[in-house]
Amino acid sequence: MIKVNQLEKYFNKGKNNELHALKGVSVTFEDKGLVCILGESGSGKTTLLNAIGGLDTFQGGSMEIEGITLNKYDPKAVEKIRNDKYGYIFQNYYLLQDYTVAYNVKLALNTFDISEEEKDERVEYVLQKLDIAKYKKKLVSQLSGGQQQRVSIARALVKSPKIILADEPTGNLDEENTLRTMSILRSIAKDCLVILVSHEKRIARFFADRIIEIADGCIVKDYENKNQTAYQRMDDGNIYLQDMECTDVVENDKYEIHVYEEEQTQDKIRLNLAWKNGKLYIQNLENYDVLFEGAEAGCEMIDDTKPDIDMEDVEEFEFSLPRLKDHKKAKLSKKEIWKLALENIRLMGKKQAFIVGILVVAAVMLTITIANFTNGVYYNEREVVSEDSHYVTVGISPQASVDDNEYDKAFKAFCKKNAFTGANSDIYRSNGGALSLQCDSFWQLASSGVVFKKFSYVSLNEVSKKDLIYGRMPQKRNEIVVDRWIFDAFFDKDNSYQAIYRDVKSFLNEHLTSDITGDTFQIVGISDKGEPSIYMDQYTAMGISINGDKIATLEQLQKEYPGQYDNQTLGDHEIMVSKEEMKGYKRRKVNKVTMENGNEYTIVGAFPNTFHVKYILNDKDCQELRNQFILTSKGYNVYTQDTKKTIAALKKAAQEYSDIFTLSAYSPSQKQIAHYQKKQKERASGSRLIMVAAILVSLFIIYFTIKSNVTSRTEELTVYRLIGIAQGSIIKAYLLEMLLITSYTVLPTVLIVSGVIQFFGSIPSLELGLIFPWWTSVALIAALYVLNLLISYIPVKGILAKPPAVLAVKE
Ligand SMILES: Nc1ncnc2c1ncn2[C@@H]1O[C@H](COP(=O)(O)OP(=O)(O)OP(=O)(O)O)[C@@H](O)[C@H]1O
Repeated sequence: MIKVNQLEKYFNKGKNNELHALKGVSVTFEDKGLVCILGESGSGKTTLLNAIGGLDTFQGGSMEIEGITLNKYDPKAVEKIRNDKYGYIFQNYYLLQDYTVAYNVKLALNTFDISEEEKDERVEYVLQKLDIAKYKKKLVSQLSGGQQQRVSIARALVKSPKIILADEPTGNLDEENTLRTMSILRSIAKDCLVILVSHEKRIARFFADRIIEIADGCIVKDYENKNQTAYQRMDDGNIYLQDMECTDVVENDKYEIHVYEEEQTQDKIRLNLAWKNGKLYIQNLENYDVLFEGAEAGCEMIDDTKPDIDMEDVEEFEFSLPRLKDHKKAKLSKKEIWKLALENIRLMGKKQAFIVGILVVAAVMLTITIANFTNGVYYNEREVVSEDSHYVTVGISPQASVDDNEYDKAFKAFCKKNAFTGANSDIYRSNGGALSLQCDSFWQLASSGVVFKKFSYVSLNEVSKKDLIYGRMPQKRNEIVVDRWIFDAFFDKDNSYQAIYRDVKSFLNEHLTSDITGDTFQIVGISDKGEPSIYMDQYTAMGISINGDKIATLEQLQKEYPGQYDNQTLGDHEIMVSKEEMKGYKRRKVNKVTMENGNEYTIVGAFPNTFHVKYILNDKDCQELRNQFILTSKGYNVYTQDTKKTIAALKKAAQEYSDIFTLSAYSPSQKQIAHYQKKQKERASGSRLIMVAAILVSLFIIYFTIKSNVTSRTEELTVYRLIGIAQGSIIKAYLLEMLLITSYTVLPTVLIVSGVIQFFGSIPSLELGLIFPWWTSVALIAALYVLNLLISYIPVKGILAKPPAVLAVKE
């Protein structure tokens, strides 16, 4: 039972074009019968039906539908009522045109918790009853209007609702189908309430049990339709002579002419009749058309009255399907959501090919653009950096018009305070020299010239056992530790050696020779400090850096020849030379060595020629050498744990000498990075505009494709809404659909394109310098998923937020 109480409905309330469409309508509908709301066009019939049917909002009054009271339009509550209680039949059918008849009908059962078999049985039953079972597998679009309306009736009946709402259901049908549809509705009305909206009096008066006449938003008449009139078919175009007036008869022996007129004609009928060769010729002397009855005129002349259709003639329609149990919510189950999404994808057909194509192209464009972008921002550190990140390089330059002496003095004073005192001011770092691999393990490669150039020398003091991944700490002068970075960088550049040096570990115990001193070092340890560094004794590195002299300390000699030099001492400015050299000095009767720094050292001993060094000095003299070198070269390096702090401290210390020199202090590794980035930026600056444009174009393409896909499916969404599927379920199905489409378009495309980029980027000989970190692809994929879902969500939500009646605007 439905009770409508003082219902008010306005369109465009508060605006200039406000329209008061329902003016305090009160009406009650019993549980059974065919009630026809009759009225002229624009009188408010559909508005009333939509309000009752929960398809549109109302502004005043209340309704009670099967015990549920609605004081205002409540989308959630009406969703459930729509689903449980109502079946709808519309003038425009509102069927999913590209889906089969069975699918459309079954859709109405999706929210009900019954088995698939039961659903199929119910669908089969209604289709049989409505005589359309043979079209079950046909697409709705292939059916005629009458057949489509029967499908829509089947959809309304399949859940056996208590109330059927039918808005001009015969509006688009011919007479034959109008009769059929109305007789079905009439038969159904024996067991349930059918509310029919129509403007055709003859339909209302013939089929309805009760007629509610409405005019200008008010009920003007409400009565039982007891004197159901006979129904005259409108499509019967025959001329029934007995319904017309015989106005004249011209009769004599030869002619008998009867003249019938529906309306009196003022014109005179003037014909010439000529009989010749057994045929009658008629000449029309006036302007009217002369037609001969039969096929040509499309009608016959029948000497009878026009036949009426009586209730007994109306086709009986037997229908009995058990009512379905009310459910808690109009939601679809997870399974149904999946089914809906998959079915939608399957049926997208050509349109889907278009969307897939667009998404793939956009994903390719985006991936390439992002790769290009990351290339400018990110870099392969091993390729760009060749300096230990702990180093700060210090240099000075004189102020204009400063005297050389004053300049030297000031720098000396500065160094005394800041450079000579600390243990971490080194002269070495990298001297541009190279180390060649001896390839002892693989003699075949000995002449292949594997040379390491990009590295820093770092004092052994800065590496400890815990930093080693392979080998041990050096014990002798010529033993060194090499960081794995150097080998990784080597493999990056030319992985053909990977067949021989399979991994970093295979470099252990190999020898490296300095091209400056000829000193040969054995790799006894491999560290993993993430630095391009070779760790060796500080004075050995100093020897390479200063002037190519091989310098050693007494301690190193003692370690090399255990027990042999334990009693040997070295005072300040005392030196040891090799036995070979000693011979020369003795021959020349010289016992002093003048080194390149101008200092003189007294020869106090000799060491075996097998200890391949040139001089042995004590620690203090080694340091003096280092200091002198700092002073002459006007620069040095500091190994520090905090480069920023060190740079700031040095600059502050140099302020005292700002009149004489300016000091520059920088991290060489950071400088290399900055330089690389600047170069990349310069390289990319031209293409940046293109990149931004490509990103924007791709995003626009994606946006419009997805949005137009959704909006082109408004009708489909309207159907879901009209049959009462919950908003949330429709949105979920749409999002799932987009999720799936994205998964087989964007996901593989980005992965493949980034894989291709990675692959070409990893071929050193191509020197593309392409970098595409894996997380960039992951971020891009995630961003595209979010974007696609969001673009789908917003329009769907926008469409579904409207009351169904606003979506289902009558054509
Ligand atoms: N969405 C709308 N916005 C503004 N006015 C509307 C809207 N829908 C209907 N109207 C107006 O409300 C009045 C009642 O319309 P309604 O559709 O209920 O009439 P009807 O009796 O069903 O007419 P018809 O038989 O032509 O469909 C009409 O004047 C119509 O122009």
